Amino acid sequence: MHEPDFGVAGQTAIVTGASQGIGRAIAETLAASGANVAICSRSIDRVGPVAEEINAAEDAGEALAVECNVREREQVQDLVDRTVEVFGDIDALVNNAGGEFVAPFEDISENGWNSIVDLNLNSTVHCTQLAGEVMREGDGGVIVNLSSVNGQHPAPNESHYGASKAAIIRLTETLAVEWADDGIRVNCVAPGLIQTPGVAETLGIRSEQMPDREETDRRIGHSEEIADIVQFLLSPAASFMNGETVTAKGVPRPDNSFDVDLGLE
Ligand SMILES: CCCCCCCCCCC/C=C/C(=O)SCCNC(=O)CCNC(=O)[C@H](O)C(C)(C)COP(=O)(O)OP(=O)(O)OC[C@H]1O[C@@H](n2cnc3c(N)ncnc32)[C@H](O)[C@@H]1OP(=O)(O)O
Ligand SMILES: NC(=O)C1=CN([C@@H]2O[C@H](COP(=O)(O)OP(=O)(O)OC[C@H]3O[C@@H](n4cnc5c(N)ncnc54)[C@H](OP(=O)(O)O)[C@@H]3O)[C@@H](O)[C@H]2O)C=CC1
Repeated sequence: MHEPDFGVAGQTAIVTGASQGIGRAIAETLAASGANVAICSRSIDRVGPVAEEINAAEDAGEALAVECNVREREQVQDLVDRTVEVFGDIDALVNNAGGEFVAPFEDISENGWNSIVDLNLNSTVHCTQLAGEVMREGDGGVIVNLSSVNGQHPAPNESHYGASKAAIIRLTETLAVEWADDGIRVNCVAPGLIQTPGVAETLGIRSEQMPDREETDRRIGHSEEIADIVQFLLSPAASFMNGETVTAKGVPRPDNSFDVDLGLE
């Protein structure tokens, strides 16, 4: 009888942007399943406690916290070097760090546009090239990129974000082809609206407005629901998936409304 293998135990995974939100849930999920995780954010004061919590858990993998702004290539190189130094190799990379501000296209300055493309797309390039080098020189690996439904469909006031997230999908597809012979799979997740501190800050959605996980069918998603998909994509169960984008957006209404007041204008 065939038993599916959804496990990641023993893998070493880099997860960027893991001090909160989806990245934190991914790191905690992978570690709880026995993976060692190298996690980063721009502040060791914010990502350090996440590593401490993981390291305090029994039967979990180990965590290494690194202060790293993924927009800075030299800092990404340091993250990669420290991961190899501590854990010996890199099996998986989750390009999660990302963000946006909401503004009409005509109001986005050159610097504003570049900051979002830098944060979402160029950071993914830095991490993928530098961690990918280790994977290609070794036994290969698995990469999961965080796109967004806004990279698949247009949304007003998100031109910079949508363009950067659409580019991540095409980068995923291209690398899946280019690096297939190096034993590297590259896939993507495109979440719909997920309850995170970043969304609260950007869209003004307060956590107390959110329904519980199973309260409604037209709800906002939870970070753990994205983390579960990432673990699947990293696991042997997804061994025949390469260059794909998995969309996770629940059951949206035609007008994109939810069973919660988003408190937006
Ligand atoms: C509503 C219902 C919809 C339902 C459909 C669901 C679809 C799913 C939608 C999912 C959307 C979620 C997306 C996410 O990514 S969630 C994670 C969000 N987290 C964050 O975005 C973090 C919060 N944001 C930030 O930390 C920063 O804004 C950011 C990192 C994005 C930029 O930081 P940076 O340090 O680079 O920025 P600066 O402050 O130095 O500014 C750089 C230039 O950008 C200009 N700027 C900044 N904010 C704005 C703004 N609000 N409007 C216009 N321009 C802005 C800033 O002025 C600088 O440019 P100049 O130098 O020219 O002034
Ligand atoms: N939440 C949502 O509805 C959706 C989110 N996504 C994508 O999922 C990913 C995670 O989103 P979410 O959890 O909501 O975001 P949050 O804003 O809640 O968290 C972002 C994380 O990234 C870190 N981070 C931000 N900038 C950098 C940087 N330059 N270098 C390193 N780390 C950084 C932050 O840590 P610190 O501040 O400590 O540096 C934080 O840990 C993003 O790519 C986002 O675009 C996609 C679709 C929907």
